[in-house]
Amino acid sequence: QSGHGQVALALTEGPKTEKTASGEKKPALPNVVILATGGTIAGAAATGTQAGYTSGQVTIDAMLDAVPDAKKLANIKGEQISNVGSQDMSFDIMMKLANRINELTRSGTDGIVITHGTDTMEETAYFLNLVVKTDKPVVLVGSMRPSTALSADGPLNLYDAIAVAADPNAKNRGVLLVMNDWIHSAQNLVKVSTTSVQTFMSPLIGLIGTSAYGKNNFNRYPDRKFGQKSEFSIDGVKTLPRVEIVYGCVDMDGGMIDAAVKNKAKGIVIAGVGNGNMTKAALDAAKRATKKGVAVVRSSRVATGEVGRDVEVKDDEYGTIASYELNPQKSRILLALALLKDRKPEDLQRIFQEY
Ligand SMILES: NC(=O)CC[C@H](N)C(=O)O
Repeated sequence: QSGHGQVALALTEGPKTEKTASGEKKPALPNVVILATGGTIAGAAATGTQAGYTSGQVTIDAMLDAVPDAKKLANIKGEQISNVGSQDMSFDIMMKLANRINELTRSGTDGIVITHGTDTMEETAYFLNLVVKTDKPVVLVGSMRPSTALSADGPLNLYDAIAVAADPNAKNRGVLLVMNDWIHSAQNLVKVSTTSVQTFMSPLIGLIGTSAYGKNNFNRYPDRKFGQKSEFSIDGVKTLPRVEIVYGCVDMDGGMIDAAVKNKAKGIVIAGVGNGNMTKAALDAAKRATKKGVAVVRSSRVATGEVGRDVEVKDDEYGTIASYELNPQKSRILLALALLKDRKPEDLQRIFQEY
């Protein structure tokens, strides 16, 4: 086969087809793999109306039994990666997920769905966005009500997530999260409610699109680097560098920052007040940290808006890095991946402007 022939094939590639028993052609269903990790979507309680429940009780097969129509959207296979509440999600499980997604998307899988608890979905979504090397759809989904609740939200969320993972229009949009009709980008999503089914928002830039009973509408592509354009990789990586988050507040001293350095943190993210601000005492502690080669990123405890370089804090003087769009928990993920290599503050600042 000449290279030219392959280009022509790529340009004329239409939907895949398969022959039915009577010999006519019909579009072949996409192959979607569901990687289950636990969370409320797999949670169970003794009754339909009680607030208390246990995450990660239900297997992927039982979850799929609740959405029989999903079989019309895709050929679906399930794999259980873990079964934890996402408060117990770990870098180990995240790396296992990423490696498995890279393997599956290199072969015949057209899309991936990950069932996951919502508490730390921001972190897993953003991590995968940076280290998964595919343009195929990778979609996280969860629920706020356990599978046994009245009006459980898991089944429809799962149905919509499968519809997005099976949709070629979802390609090249980075890692996505589908819940409550909305399609979010890993870059922008934040969890905003401890209990409401409308817990995910994309306040800074807006939604990637919507999905209503599996009918998808896409509005935009992410504007930052991800996936195949990302410089980060976990090939051969066993552990990530220690990065701590220190929460900013009134009359803060530098004790927690000093403690993080003493505890061998390679990086510290400050959830600063306002535009990544902090007390003079905390800034002095930040300077002590950067002088020792510990990377210090200024993020914000405020829900929306960017943290810019040199706004009130003179970053050059303190050796600090501005997080721009990233909240503290996503900044920690980016910083941990960036610190897999030795980097100067200038390079880290570039990274926080590009990702
Ligand atoms: N709604 C949820 O998924 C949150 C519950 C649970 N703590 C989890 O993150 O797995």
